[in-house]
Amino acid sequence: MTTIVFDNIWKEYGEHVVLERVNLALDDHEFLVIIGPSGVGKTTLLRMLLSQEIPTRGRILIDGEPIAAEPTADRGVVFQRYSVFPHRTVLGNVMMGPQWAASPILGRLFGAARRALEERAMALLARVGLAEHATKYPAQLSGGMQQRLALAQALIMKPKVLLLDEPFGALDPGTRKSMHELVGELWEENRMTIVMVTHDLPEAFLLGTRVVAVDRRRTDPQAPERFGATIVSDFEAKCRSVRESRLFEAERERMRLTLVSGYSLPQDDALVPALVKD
Ligand SMILES: Nc1ncnc2c1ncn2[C@@H]1O[C@H](COP(=O)(O)OP(=O)(O)OP(=O)(O)O)[C@@H](O)[C@H]1O
Repeated sequence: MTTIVFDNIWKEYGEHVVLERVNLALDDHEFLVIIGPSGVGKTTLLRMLLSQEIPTRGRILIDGEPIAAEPTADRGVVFQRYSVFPHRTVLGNVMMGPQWAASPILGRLFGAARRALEERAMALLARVGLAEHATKYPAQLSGGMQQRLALAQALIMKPKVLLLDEPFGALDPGTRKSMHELVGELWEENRMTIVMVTHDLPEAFLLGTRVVAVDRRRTDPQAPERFGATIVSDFEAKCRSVRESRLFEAERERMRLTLVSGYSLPQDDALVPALVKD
């Protein structure tokens, strides 16, 4: 279970008010998407959720408790620019986080512990479609494959909250579509909460269970840095209707396949998320 609360959050850098009065309560297993103009403070919101920035005012609560002061393994992140380590193999990249967590001085595990971790990392690489590239180095991978690796790297730490900062921004449309499917499926399978920043509106409504727009409500032409941005629209109901219509489409497809194949397909269970993504 993971709930997140932004309770009257402000973020200022000196005289520059970036965010003001941000209030938001997220339910467990939400997929929140943050949209808004460039420079408005979207990444700053993510960085506060990672404890890389501290709010100037207000509180962030995770599961009712004040957020940890330092970044912790239960909050993973994937950035637009690949955050993988170039001098490590694909498998080495995925194993690195758990190795440092278990062995902070050497950053290495040995024997059975290492084999168990390797098995888990290989299973995850298979899940993101990179098993046969395990011994390659990141430079030998395409952009989409590097983002799959970055996802595996984050997921091996079993985060309760996964933060995605424009993770598909640098990908071509075909690769982006397959990443949407993968992220949607991983979100369902891992029951985590995802908070994603994007500039792509269709992507926001395709993936989000909730989409919030961040912008300035007021501006002072004489002092543009005087007022900060806040949540100006919350499209929770719209997301629900989009998802419900996709579920309706999935159900219609299920009926069609049943008629065509002559077999009865399972009801609204594991099959539906796969169909919903189409
Ligand atoms: N460490 C910092 N010191 C001073 N100002 C900062 C710092 N970090 C961010 N800012 C300012 O905060 C504002 C919001 O930046 P942020 O990166 O959160 O915007 P964004 O909405 O994510 O932008 P984009 O969509 O272009 O990525 C910007 O004006 C930026 O210059």
